[in-house]
Amino acid sequence: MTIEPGPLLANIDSPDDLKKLSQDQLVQVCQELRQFIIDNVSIYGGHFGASLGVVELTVALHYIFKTPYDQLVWDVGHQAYGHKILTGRRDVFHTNRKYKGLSGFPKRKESEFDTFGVGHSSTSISAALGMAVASQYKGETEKQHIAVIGDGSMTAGMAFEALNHAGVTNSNLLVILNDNCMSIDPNVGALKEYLTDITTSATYNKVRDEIWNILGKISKFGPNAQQIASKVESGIKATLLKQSNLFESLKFRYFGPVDGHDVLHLTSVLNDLKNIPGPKLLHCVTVKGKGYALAEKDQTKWHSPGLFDKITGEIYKTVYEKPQPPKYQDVFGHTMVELAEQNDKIMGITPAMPSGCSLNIMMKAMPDRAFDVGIAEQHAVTFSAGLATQGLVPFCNIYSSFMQRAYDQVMHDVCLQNLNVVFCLDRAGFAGADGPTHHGSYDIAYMRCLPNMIVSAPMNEEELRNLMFTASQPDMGPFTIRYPRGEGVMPEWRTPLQKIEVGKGRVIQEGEEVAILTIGHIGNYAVEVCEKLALEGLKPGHYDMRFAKPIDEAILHEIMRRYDKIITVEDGCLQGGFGSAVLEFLADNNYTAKVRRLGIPDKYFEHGSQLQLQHEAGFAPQDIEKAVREMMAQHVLVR
Ligand SMILES: Cc1ncc(C[n+]2csc(CCOP(=O)(O)OP(=O)(O)O)c2C)c(N)n1
Ligand SMILES: CC(=O)[C@@H](O)[C@H](O)COP(=O)(O)O
Ligand SMILES: [Mg+2]
Repeated sequence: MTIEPGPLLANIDSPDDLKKLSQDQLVQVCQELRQFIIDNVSIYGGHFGASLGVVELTVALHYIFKTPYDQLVWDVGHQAYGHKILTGRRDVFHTNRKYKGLSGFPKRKESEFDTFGVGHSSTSISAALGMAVASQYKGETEKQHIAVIGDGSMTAGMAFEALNHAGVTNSNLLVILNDNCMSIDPNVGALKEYLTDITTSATYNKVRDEIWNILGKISKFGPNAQQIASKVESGIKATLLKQSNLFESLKFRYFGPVDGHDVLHLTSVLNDLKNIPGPKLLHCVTVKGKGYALAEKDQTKWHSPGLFDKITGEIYKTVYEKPQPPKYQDVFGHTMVELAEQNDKIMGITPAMPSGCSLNIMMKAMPDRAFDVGIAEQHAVTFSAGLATQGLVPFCNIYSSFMQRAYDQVMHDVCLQNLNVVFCLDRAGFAGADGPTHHGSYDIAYMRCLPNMIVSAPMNEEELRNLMFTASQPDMGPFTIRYPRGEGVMPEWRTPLQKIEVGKGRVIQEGEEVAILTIGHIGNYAVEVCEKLALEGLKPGHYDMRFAKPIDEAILHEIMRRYDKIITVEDGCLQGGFGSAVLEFLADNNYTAKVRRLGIPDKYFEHGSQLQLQHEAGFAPQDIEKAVREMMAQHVLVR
C-alpha cells in the first residue's frame, strides 16, 4: 500500500520543485511532509521522532541551498526521512528499511543528494570539512557545505576533533547543531547542560536578537553588506557578550539559538549565513517527535517505536498464548542487577544506549553504579579500564558495530594491561533493518586476535547469565560476551548462576559422520536442523563451542576422532572468525577432515530481516540443513 502525499508534496520530485513554492506555501509543505512521515512509519516502521523534529529544517535547507551541488551531510542519518522524501524517493519511501528497499540512512549509492554514507554518529563535521577543503582546493568558492548534527552526536570525541580542525581553516562550512536535548535516551553530560544554559540565557537571547536586527538592516547596503555585517556582529559579541561561547572559542562564528520549527525564520537565517564565509555554527532548538503528541511526550519510546496506530497511538505488539522467551538484552539488564547485588565491585557502563541494551534497569536500581557516558565508545572503554585498575569489575556494554570505534582502547588500555573488563557486545551478528552500518559482523575476528582476550557467545539465556557470572570472577582479564538483537529461546530464564570453565564447549548431541560446530545463539538453528534430520534417521553431531578463544581443544580432538566432516556455523565474518579458529586448530594438529564454514562472507550485506540476511549469507536453518546433507553425501577418501 502506498501512502498518498498531500497536494503540495505530491508535486515535489526534487528540491527544484520545492524552490518553486512561495514562502507562504512552506508552512503547508512542512505539514504535509510531517504527515507523510507519520503515515509511512506507522505502517512500515522505522525511526520516527528524529525525522519529525527536523521537518522545518529539512525544508528550509533544500529551499535555500543548491543541493546536491551544495553538500548536505546528515549525522547518523536516522533523521533524514524528510530529506529522502524531498529528493526523489517519495514514491518508494514505503520500502524504507525493507529487504532490497531504500536504506534507513543516507547512502551515496542510493542518491546524489546523499553526500555521505552514515549510520554511526558524529562523522558529519569531519566529512563536511573534508568536502569543504576539497572545494577550496578545486577553486569551487561558491560551494556550500553543511553538516547537520544532533546534540547527542555532538557529545562524541570525533565531533570535537572535527571542530578543532575546522576552526583554524577558512573553509566554507556551516555546522547546524540540532539541539533537542535528547539522544535516544535523554542526553547526558556537561555539554548538554551548557547547551541548555545558552538556550535559556536571557543575555544571550538579547544579544542574538540585536545581531539579527542589525544584520537585517545592513543587508540593504549591497555587495559589501556581509563584511560590514560580520564586523558588526563580532563587535557586538565581543562587547556585549560577557560569557564565553564554546564554539566561538573554537573559532567558529556562533549563531542562535533559533527556533528550529519556524520554517520562515529558518529560511531567512540560512539565506544570511550562506553569504558569511568561514566556519560557522547555527544552534537550532527543536523538539524530537514534533507534531505527534505522544512522540513529543515519550521521546525515547518513539525514537523507533515499531508499527503503530497513528490515530490512537497504540504501538502494536504480537499477543502470544504461551509465555515467550525474553530478549537477550533484558536478560543482560536483570542479570546485571542480580550480579551487582551479590558483588559490590560490579559496575555498568553504556555509551548512550541504556534502553537499547537494558542497562537502564541497573541505572534505575543502582544509579551510582551504572553510567550512561554519552555517545563516547572510546571513552566508555578507557573509563572502564580505569575502574578496573582500582579493583572494580566493569561490564561495558557496547553494540558490536559501535565497538569498532573503540578498538585501540580495547587493545591499548584493556588487553595490553590485562585488565578485568567485561565487554558485553550487543547486536552481534546481523542487526536487521539498520543494515551494514549496524551489523555486528566482525567482533569475533577483531577480538580473537588480541592477546589476553577471552571471546565467548551464549547459545541461550542461561548461558548468557552463566557467562556473565563467570566473567565477574576475580582475575579473569578482558572477557567478551557477544549476543544478538532479540529473543533467546528460554521462557523460564531465571536459572541459578553457575560458573563455566573458560574455554570449555558443550556436547548438544553426539552423532555420526558430520559434526556441526556452532558458537552462540545461532546454535539453535543447528538444533532445529538436527531435529528435522532425525525424522529421517540422520544424526549429525552438534557441539556448542561457547568460546572462540580459548577454543576447546579437548573437545576438538574428540570430535576429530569421531567425525570425518565438520561444518562450522557462526553469525559473524568468515575471515578470521570462529570457523577460522577451528581451521587453525586442524592445521596446527595435522588433521585433514573436510571442513565447510558457514557465516558472513567477505562482502557487505544490506538491510532486511535477520533471517533474510542469514539466508542470503548462507547460514539460515535451511542452509545448514543443505550443507549437512551435501556433506553426508560426500565420500572422504583421505583421512
Ligand atoms: C557511534 C554510534 N553510537 C551510538 C549510536 C546509536 N545512536 C543512534 S541515534 C543516537 C542518538 C543521537 O542523538 P542526536 O544526535 O541528538 O539525534 P536525535 O535523535 O536527538 O535527533 C544514538 C545514540 C550510533 N548511531 N553511532
Ligand atoms: C540510528 C541508530 O543507530 C539507532 O537508533 C539504532 O537504530 C538502534 O538500534 P536498535 O533498535 O537495535 O537499538
Ligand atoms: Mg538530540
